[in-house]
Amino acid sequence: MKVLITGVNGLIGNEIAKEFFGKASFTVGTGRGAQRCKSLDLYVELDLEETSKIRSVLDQVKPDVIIHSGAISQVDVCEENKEKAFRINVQATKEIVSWCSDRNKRLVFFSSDFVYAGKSLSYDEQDFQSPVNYYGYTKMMAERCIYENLKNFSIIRPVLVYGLKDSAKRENIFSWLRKDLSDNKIVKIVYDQWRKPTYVDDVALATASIVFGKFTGSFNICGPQEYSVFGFAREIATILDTPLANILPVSGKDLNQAGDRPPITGFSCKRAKQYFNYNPRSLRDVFPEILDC
Ligand SMILES: NC(=O)C1=CN([C@@H]2O[C@H](COP(=O)(O)OP(=O)(O)OC[C@H]3O[C@@H](n4cnc5c(N)ncnc54)[C@H](OP(=O)(O)O)[C@@H]3O)[C@@H](O)[C@H]2O)C=CC1
Ligand SMILES: Cc1cn([C@H]2C[C@H](O)[C@@H](COP(=O)(O)OP(=O)(O)O[C@H]3O[C@@H](C)C(=O)[C@@H](O)[C@H]3O)O2)c(=O)[nH]c1=O
Repeated sequence: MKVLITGVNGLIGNEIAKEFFGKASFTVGTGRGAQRCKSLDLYVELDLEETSKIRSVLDQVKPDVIIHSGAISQVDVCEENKEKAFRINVQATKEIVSWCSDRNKRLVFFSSDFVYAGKSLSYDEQDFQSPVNYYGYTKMMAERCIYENLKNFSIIRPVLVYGLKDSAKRENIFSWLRKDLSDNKIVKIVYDQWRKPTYVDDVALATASIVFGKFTGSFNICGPQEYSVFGFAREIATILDTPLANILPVSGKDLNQAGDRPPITGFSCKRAKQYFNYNPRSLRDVFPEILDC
């Protein structure tokens, strides 16, 4: 099976490449600019904003499965650059969907918990979508295009993914907190947003189970433990043995972020557990391996 992973230099894409490299018969990654992910048989530069080039790259590579992780994942960037965000997060996905539909190829798409309004820690896959920011809207629009045009697809919605910043440019809550707390800096962390943070390796493992198991439809996946983000930061500080006093509680409004955040998001992961025995690890379970690197 030839797998093509878009956004392969990013946090999730890079981890997925590590999972597939050597297991798939051929693992291809695409990204913007130079290759940073090392676990690939082939890297092809592909700027998703140049939507007219997408089909020719896919015709050249001829993948059996496309794992579409590439997107503007910064919520505030999407809020402040709506046209660019639509082009990359929706229009590019439409091009990929059309290519998959013409050739009956399989698509695995990364959506987000941010398609939901943010009132529950146990959203299931059929729950009503009502995004509170433009990033979430682009994910909902991309999902709609997939549902309307494909049968052979899987949609994966993770929550607040964290892990070591291997090749990713974008920080994640663990990477920047570990750095700032270890540098004894004061950080302001929201006490009014609740999440079930997801370890990036568990996202990669779930993706492999879905692809190799040929499971279709949507899968809400997240970590096993619910936290206020403030509580999650305090757990990281406790394990790092850095001063808890360096973490100041603030409200989401105090962060003055361009995009609203859904207050409470999380999943029961019932479908993922049923289909491929999804068994995510907690922060404490994974800390030794994260710290080791
Ligand atoms: N992280 C999280 O908490 C969650 C992420 N997701 C989704 O999962 C996917 C992966 O997220 P994550 O790995 O965390 O995010 P990253 O930002 O780390 O990775 C996204 C990748 O997409 C690439 N990209 C952005 N714009 C373009 C473009 N125009 N052309 C080509 N590539 C582009 C980025 O390139 P570059 O490396 O050059 O910046 C980056 O490598 C995204 O679709 C995101 O929306 C869903 C839920 C939670
Ligand atoms: C930068 C910052 C963030 N936070 C909180 C806000 C939020 O709850 C959490 C993460 O903030 P960020 O702005 O990094 O990420 P945010 O955009 O909130 O996270 C989202 O990313 C996209 C890709 C998704 O799809 C979502 O699932 C989710 O993970 O940390 C603070 O409390 N203090 C800070 O200084």
